Amino acid sequence: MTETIQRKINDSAFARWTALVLIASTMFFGYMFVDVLSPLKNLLETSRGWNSTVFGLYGGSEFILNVCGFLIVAGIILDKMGVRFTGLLSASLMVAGAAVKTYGISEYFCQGGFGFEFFSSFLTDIPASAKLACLGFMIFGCGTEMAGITVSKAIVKWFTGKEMALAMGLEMAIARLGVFAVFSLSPWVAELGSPSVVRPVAVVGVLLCIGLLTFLVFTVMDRKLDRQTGAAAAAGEPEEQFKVSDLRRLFTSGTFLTVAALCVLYYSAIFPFQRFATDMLQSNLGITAKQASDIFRWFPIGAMVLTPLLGSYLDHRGKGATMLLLGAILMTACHLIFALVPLTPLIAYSAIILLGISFSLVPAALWPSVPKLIENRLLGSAYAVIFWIQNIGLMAFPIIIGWSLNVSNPGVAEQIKEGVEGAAYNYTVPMLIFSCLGIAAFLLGLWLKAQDRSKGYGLELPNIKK
Ligand SMILES: NCCCC[C@H](NC(=O)[C@@H](N)CC(=O)O)C(=O)O
Repeated sequence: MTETIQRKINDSAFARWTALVLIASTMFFGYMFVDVLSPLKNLLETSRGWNSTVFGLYGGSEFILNVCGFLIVAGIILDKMGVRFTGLLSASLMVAGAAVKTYGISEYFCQGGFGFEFFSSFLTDIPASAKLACLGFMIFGCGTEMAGITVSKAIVKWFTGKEMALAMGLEMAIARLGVFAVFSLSPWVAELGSPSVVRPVAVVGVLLCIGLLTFLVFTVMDRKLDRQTGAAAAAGEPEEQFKVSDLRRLFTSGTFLTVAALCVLYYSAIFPFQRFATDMLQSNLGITAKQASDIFRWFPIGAMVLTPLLGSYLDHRGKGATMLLLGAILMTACHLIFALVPLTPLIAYSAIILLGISFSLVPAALWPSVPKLIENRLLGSAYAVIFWIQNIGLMAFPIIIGWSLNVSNPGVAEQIKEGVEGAAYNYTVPMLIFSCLGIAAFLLGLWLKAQDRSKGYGLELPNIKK
């Protein structure tokens, strides 16, 4: 019998890297929107009356619906419906959530526009603008997290046996560029004309629509790949279908749960920190939001440069578990510096660079390790469960940090609102909380490395077999 081996679209390097750029663009705009208000905490306090607790609540709101179960459903949808449907759904949710958030902080709404009365009628300590912005951010959060797992599964689909970790690293690098862009643009756009928090949110909201379009183009390429692999399956490679009951497998795998726990500890000290970092630098160094943002924006750039390089290292040389450990050590060192060392711009830049290196090591090693632990048909759900566990931390820690900042700085929020000169927060307690997360992540990393050595999961092995 003669066997014909059909060349698939992802066998073309040009096609698979084009596919990567298309899906990474969706994440690029998504990450821009996630942090569009992060450099504007001070302006939100003075123009919308949000204090640190409200700002923390807003930061955590992105993850509320996901933690309430949406992400698990998203994983099931992904494994049942595939990357095209799930990606388009998630990009549409991002756009819808962004529209609600923009309306929530708009002048029109805040001056008594449609719905203002209702949003002012409950939880009266929280401004109506914050409540509606949180609702929008919750919807957006469903979209962006669903897109995150979809993109991971899409990369595994297009790059298995090829440069998978490099591709994941590049996708994250493009997303980090989005964070750099928004930390550079947001304070600048806010200050064009009379200072406004609405302008940057509206601009990035429009960019999200471009992200939806790039994903649409990707679906055309992905359909072609499916047609080709469908032919391959018919030629003798049937795939076992995903069953919801398989989810039990994930929740009973010790090593998988250890990776998920490490993920929640590590990321809870990164993304929530990112929300407060501008204000922390502004308070510690006595500089403006724009200057603080200009320092902090180098954090995603460090991560952007190194993540693909480390991804490529992992593809060819391995050492994933060691990279996780190193990343946790560097992150702890950075947070301890911010907590305990009197800050100068030089020390701030050095600590930010350390954090950037750490934020390359862990993501570059963590996400490509999941396919080593879990088989492909469960992969969407596996990423969803990790994201779900991670989202619990991402939801809780901005709230904990905002609250701890308020409690450890009595009266400061009022002084800032009244415009008292020199009024600033002391960030020691929040930074110590972040450091403790780093120490716990390091201990789990040690445990994971020992498990890998005794059970042979291959976390230290390269992805590309020679
Ligand atoms: N497809 C990329 C894998 C995840 C990357 C990771 N993002 C997350 O963990 C998100 N759940 C966090 C978020 O959206 O806030 C990252 O390193 O960016």
